[in-house]
Amino acid sequence: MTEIKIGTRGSRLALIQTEMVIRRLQQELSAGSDLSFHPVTFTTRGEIFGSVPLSSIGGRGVFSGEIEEALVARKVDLAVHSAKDLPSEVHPDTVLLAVIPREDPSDVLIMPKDRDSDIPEIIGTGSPRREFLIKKIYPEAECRLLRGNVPTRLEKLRSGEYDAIILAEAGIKRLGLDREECFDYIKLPPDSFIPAGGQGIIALQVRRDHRLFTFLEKLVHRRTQTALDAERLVLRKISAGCHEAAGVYAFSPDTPAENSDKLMIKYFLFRDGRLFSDSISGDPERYADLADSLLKSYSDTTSPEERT
Ligand SMILES: NCc1[nH]cc(CCC(=O)O)c1CC(=O)O
Repeated sequence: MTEIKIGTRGSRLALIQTEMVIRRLQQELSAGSDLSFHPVTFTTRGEIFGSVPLSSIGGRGVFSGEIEEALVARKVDLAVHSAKDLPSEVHPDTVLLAVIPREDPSDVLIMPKDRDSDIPEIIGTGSPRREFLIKKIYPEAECRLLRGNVPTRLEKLRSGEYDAIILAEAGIKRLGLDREECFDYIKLPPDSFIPAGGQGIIALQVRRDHRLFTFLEKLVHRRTQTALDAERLVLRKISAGCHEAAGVYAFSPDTPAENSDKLMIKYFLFRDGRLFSDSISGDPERYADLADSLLKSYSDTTSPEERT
C-alpha cells in the first residue's frame, strides 16, 4: 500500500470535506490501485486565535498557512481546504483543483423560531462583507463579532447572545445542520448578497510535481473549476484584505431565458467609503478577459497608487 497523506484542519466540517474528496478519489482509481488516503490534521492560527477578529491575526492564510507549508515541504501529499478560507495567491509550486461540484454558495440568516420580532437587532458575524450586506436589509441592526466553528456559532445563537447569525449554506448543509426545528433559515440570494470568493467550493491543493497531479487534474468539475479560477482572479485584482467588505460570485445562469453557455461574474468592494460593484457575462473560456473588463469600472475610478 502507498499511503497518500492529506493535510486538513481538524474541524468536523473540514474532516467531512476531506472525506468527500477521498471518496471521490477512491471511486476514480482503477481497481488494484495500491493507494490509500489518510487525513493528517493541522491546527491553524485561525483556530489558535479563535476569539479575535480574523483581521487582527497577522500573516497570510490564517486557516491554511500551516497546511500549505507542510505540502510544499513534502510532509503531506495533498491538502484540502474550504476555498473561501484561502489567500488570493497560493504557493507557486501548487495548484487548486475543484474535484467536487460546488455546494450552494449562498449565505443564510439563521434566527430562533421563538423570537418576539422579525427584525433582528443584534446579528452575529465577524465578516465585513456580511456586515455590509446585511445592513442594507436591516439598517438598524448592530453586528457583533462571532467566531468559532459552525456548531459553536449555532450554540451561541441558541444561548441568546444574538438575535440572528449569518452562516454559509454550504457548511450547515455538509454538517447536516440545516434542518434544526428551532431555527428559521432565510436564504440570502447570492446574486445580490454576493458570497465570499470560493464560498461553497472545496479546493484540493496539489504540488505540480506530484505523481498524482495528472490523474487529479482529469477529475476536476469543469464549471466549479471555472468559477473558482474566475473568482480568485478577481480577488487577486482587487487585492481586498480581510478587513474590507468584498464579495465575488461567478456562475453560469441556467434559467432557460438566459444563455447557459455564458459565465456571469458579479463583484462588490467597499473601500475607503466608496462602493465598487459591477457584473459582466461572456464566454467562460475567456474568464481572464471577463475579469479584466469587469474590473475596468473599478480601475477607472481608482488611482494607480490606490490599486497596489
Ligand atoms: N470561514 C469559515 C468557513 N469556511 C468555509 C465555510 C463554509 C463552507 C464553504 O463555504 O465551503 C465556513 C463557515 C461559514 O462561513 O459559515
